[in-house]
Amino acid sequence: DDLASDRAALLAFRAAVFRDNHRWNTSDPSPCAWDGVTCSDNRVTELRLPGADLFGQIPHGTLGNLTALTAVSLRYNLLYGTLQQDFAALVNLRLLHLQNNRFSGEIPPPIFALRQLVRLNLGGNLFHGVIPQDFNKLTNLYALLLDRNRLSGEIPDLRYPNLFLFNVSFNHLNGSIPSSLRGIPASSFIGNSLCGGPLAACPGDNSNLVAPALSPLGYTHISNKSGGKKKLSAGEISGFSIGAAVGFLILLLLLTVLCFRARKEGEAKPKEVRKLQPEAEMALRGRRDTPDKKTELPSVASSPLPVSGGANGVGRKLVFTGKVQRIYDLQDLLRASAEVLGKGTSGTTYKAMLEMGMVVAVKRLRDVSLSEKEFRERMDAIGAMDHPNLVALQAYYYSKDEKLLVYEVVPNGSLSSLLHGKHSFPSISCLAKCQRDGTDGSSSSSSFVVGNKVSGREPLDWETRLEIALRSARGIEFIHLKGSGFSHGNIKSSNIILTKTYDACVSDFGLSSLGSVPMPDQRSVGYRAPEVTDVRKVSQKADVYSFGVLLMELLTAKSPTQTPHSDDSVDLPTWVQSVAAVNWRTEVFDVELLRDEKAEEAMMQLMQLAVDCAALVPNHRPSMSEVVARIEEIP
Ligand SMILES: Nc1ncnc2c1ncn2[C@@H]1O[C@H](COP(=O)(O)OP(=O)(O)OP(=O)(O)O)[C@@H](O)[C@H]1O
Repeated sequence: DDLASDRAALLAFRAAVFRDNHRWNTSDPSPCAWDGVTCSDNRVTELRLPGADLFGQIPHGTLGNLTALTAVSLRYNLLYGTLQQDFAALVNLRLLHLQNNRFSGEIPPPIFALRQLVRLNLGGNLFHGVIPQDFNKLTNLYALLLDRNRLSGEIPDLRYPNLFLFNVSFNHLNGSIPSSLRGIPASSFIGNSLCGGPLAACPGDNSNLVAPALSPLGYTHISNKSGGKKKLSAGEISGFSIGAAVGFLILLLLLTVLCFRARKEGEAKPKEVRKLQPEAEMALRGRRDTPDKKTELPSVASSPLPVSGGANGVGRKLVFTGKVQRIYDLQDLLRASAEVLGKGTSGTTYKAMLEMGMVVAVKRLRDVSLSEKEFRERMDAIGAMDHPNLVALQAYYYSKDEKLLVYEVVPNGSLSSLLHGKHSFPSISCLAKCQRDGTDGSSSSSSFVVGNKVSGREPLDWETRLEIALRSARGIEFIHLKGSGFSHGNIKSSNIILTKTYDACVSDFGLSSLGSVPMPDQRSVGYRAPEVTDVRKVSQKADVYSFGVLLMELLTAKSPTQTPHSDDSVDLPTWVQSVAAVNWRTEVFDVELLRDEKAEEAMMQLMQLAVDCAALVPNHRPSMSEVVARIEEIP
């Protein structure tokens, strides 16, 4: 299908570049001929080759006809020369990252034809000449980075409604910073002979604004939105610390009991492999023999899953969504053997092995209060969401008594099990104890810290974590860009599922508002934005908060899950900020990350973003597009 061929084409293109450590220099044949991916191939939508050891000039005709490209990232290579005129044909391009190469000459005019651009990074090259007024043609820009070049002259009056990242530091610029850019931090202008705005006043000018203060974590980022972030005072921070310490002591007791109980449960629960057939058959026949007990996991015995009575499902079919071909049908699902992957807020998920050899994930929904029409509309909309970082809904089944969703299976488990081990849901309330006795607070024995070693879980280095953060953010951004009414509603680490190569895919979007009553789920609480009182009323800003918590989880390897039945446990954002005030490095980050000293600054940048996302006031949180951009800027 189209999607498969699109991705195959892109992969082939990438494989061609990497094959035999292929070097892109001018004497090579044009990459257009490689592996059958032709110059005019309009299926490739993204070309991302950061640090791919490419050098030389980009030959004319190499990229210009790949007109479906929306993103080109060639950062950290050794490309030189300029961008050829054919670049102007990439009219769909939204992201262009060429930083840290050896491009030279004046800012290439073809760039100003790329009117869809939202992020442009030309930093760390050898561009010279003035910053052209033509930049004002790129009205959609919200990130413009020209730092570390040889640009000279004055900064023109640049007016962008959405700009939040701007940097011209370390060039040869002079003169006064235009009023339109005066809210931007001084660090974005240093290394020039500039004055005004956040820098020292120009001679005879008294109208300077005060430069923004450093954020609690020591980093700044640009926001032209009104209302700055609230900074914690020293008193507030020490208050947090004392509160956290008292909280820890109380929670320590609870945790010991919980850890003990959870370990016992973990030992007692056997793996379940069974046929899907009984319950699905019953759904088809409309049997009504057992009361609804769907909130319990099915037992290992071969008794059918209890299905509430109701309408007859005979004749109803699987409805395939999006671009997915009808390659199996309900009968195939009925014959499949299934294994329980887990039980969540909206239902139980099974991995179903079809007889034809295909494996799918089947989610059996409970408590759907939407009408059939509403349900179908919702599923059709979810099925139409087509992005490499979203778990694709392949098909759904609707009858009065049974609602099934069939997803592609993402094979490498969830981020939650990767960070915390399969059955462990450690509470941050365990942290005080854990850091003392050398465990990470996991309620299972699957993950623990001894000295500086983490054992019992997959190693997860900094690069992989950053990549997971970026790809998850892109998946969520895609949902948000569908419109202001679109949000995920349940972002947490068990809903980030990984492929064998650790590509992150976001699952379960759009399911939080299917039921008539909000589902209490302790595992979602730690991610929920403070303003959310009804989980069915989701918002994009609440998603951003949850994503901030997820980033903190990724960096600390602490679960945001609060201790059940405890009202005074400390949430992860509060803990991070309070402990950060005392000792950042050693107390906050996962010990596994601390081994990578080179990445420390980058880790701090990601943590700063996490803190910004978890701002208490929704309007102070960045948009997901800003989040993606800021992660992409992290070296
Ligand atoms: N398509 C899939 N491929 C592989 N694993 C999946 C897939 N969908 C879900 N899972 C895994 O199955 C388990 C149960 O998922 P499920 O969505 O039912 O619950 P949850 O994510 O824990 O909670 P919630 O329902 O609130 O999202 C989770 O560990 C999840 O990572």
